[in-house]
Amino acid sequence: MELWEDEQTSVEQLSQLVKSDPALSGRLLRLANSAAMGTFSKVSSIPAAIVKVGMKTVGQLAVAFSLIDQYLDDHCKSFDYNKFWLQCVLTALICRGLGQQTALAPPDNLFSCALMMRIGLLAFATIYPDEYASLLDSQPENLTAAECDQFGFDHNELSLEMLLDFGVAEELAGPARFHERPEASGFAEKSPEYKLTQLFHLGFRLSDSVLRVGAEITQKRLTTWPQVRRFGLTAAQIAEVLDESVTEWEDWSKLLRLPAPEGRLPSGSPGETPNKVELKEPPADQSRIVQAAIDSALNVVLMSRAGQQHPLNKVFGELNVVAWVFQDQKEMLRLLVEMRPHLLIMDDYGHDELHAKREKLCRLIRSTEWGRAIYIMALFGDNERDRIAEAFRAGIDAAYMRSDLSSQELDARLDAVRRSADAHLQYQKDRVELRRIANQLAMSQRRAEVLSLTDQLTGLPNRRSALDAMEQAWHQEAHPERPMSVIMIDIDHFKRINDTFGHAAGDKVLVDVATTLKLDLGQHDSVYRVGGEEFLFLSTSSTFKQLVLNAERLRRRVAALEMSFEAESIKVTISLGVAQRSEEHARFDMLLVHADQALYAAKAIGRNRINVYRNKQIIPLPRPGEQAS
Ligand SMILES: Nc1nc2c(ncn2[C@@H]2O[C@H](COP(=O)(O)OP(=O)(O)OP(=O)(O)O)[C@@H](O)[C@H]2O)c(=O)[nH]1
Repeated sequence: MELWEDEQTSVEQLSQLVKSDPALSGRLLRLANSAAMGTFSKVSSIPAAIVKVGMKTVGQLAVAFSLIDQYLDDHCKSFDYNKFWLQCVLTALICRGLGQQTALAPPDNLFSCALMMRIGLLAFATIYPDEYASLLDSQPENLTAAECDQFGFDHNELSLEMLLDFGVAEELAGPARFHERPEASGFAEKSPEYKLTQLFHLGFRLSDSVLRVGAEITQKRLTTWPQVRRFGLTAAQIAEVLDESVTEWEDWSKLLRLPAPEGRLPSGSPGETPNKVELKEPPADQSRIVQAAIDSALNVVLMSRAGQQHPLNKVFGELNVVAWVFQDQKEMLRLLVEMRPHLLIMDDYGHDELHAKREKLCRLIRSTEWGRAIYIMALFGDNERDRIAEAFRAGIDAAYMRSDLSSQELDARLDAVRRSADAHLQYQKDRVELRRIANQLAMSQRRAEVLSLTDQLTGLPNRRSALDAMEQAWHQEAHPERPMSVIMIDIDHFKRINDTFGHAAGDKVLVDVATTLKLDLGQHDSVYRVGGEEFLFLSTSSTFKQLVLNAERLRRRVAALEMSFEAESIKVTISLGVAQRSEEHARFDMLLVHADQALYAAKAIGRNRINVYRNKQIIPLPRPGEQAS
């Protein structure tokens, strides 16, 4: 707020402040990328977002949201909010540092994406405080699996949705989604996405180790980390990034007012004793004032040139009300945000030299969400009467002539302030509850959507999802040699499996086959369960040769599967029909029809085979070792 008010504040200073809050950063990016902001080009960095949105709006957004969020945290008893924020900031700083060393993406964009890439955790804790607390208390071995069971999706999926919603570019958000388990990403090794996933993963692992009590990250130790070896920088370079990031982190933690965690820094050279991370608390006097303000029943801030000597201060003492008296407007402003007093008394409101400043301050307070809750009284000297109307327009609630004030009257006025404060508190509570309910509804709806698009047995996306994906891919421009293609896959003689081993065994076979089909999926490939024992492999960027090789790989893998059910060993094979988009396909469903025709021809000639639809012909592919017909 202070930065915002200061006309000298630079975009850089403001972006430093905004970056300290993942939720605010997200909102700012969303605003910058919203339709209301016009242009089509997306912004992914905080400084660019500030320039686009304008410093004034950012200031309002910052103050309003940071305070609203105060109401929303702390609900989930088992969620460590401090650790969450600390880790978000440290990860973001490390990722930015790694970005500076590698030029994989603009460092500021890496910062904002990494800052928010775990925001799904916060969303779960905020929207399902009790359910999520029980889930965390049960200490599940696999948190993401437990989240999926309970909510239908996990925090990484949720973070991805939120990042995309905030307008973070998919090229960054996609890799960030796999920062916990890069091996699950399926990105081709050496691809830019793969490298970014490794960067986010390394940032996350490093911050995690720093935050873990007693974790010592020496440069020597870093050389043993597989993530470090894989990343392509030397351990010394990474130790340097980490060192700088942790130092900067101390400044960030001051902005966030977070308590210092127990942690350790990397040392500059092998064998050195690592430094201790020391995060400084806010100055003692400041935290004391804020705490006292929170504890007090009615918080009053009095701003006056007279300072402690102001006659009202004595009256407040008699009325047993704690009042904080400030002479300096800037100093008062700094604490106002944290104290959120019920009553602000601005003395000397009509004073010739002060009145423009008082008015500006009043408008500033009123433009924020929290500032609307403060009851503002303005005191005027007898010759300042003509400024009262303007003061009301700027947002004051009551005006008094200084000469009229008596302690009885002030006492009665304080009752009015109390009533107004109570009403506002109730309004805030209701509003927070409404937001929670609205968020819960949105999440339930999203969960229902996810469920309706997922096959419950195998966890694969279902037929509806396949059709959606095909339709979307159909309208995207593709590389002329890598058009969209499909492989229809059907388990051979599946009915026999059910009949011989029972339905449960059949289910297990379906799950095992699905798992096999999902293995090593390329970045542009996906697999769906589209019928009982039918699957669809969709590729949006394969050459014809790659497609056929993929089909053969799938056929071979399934045939080699060693499955067992209650001590019975089960073997299955699949038949496959391949079709690639060409000029003869006017609609995407025609591609499916052709793949289906090829599949059924493969069944007809003996199963465990691949047939290809090409140029209006169905061509059987020989199995390795067979002669082409
Ligand atoms: N266990 C189990 N069986 C299913 C499921 N969905 C469909 N099925 C069974 O899958 C079988 C499909 O049989 P068919 O369509 O006759 O085909 P098939 O036996 O695989 O023979 P071909 O396709 O000609 O090789 C039916 O018996 C269905 O009951 C399921 O979710 N679980």
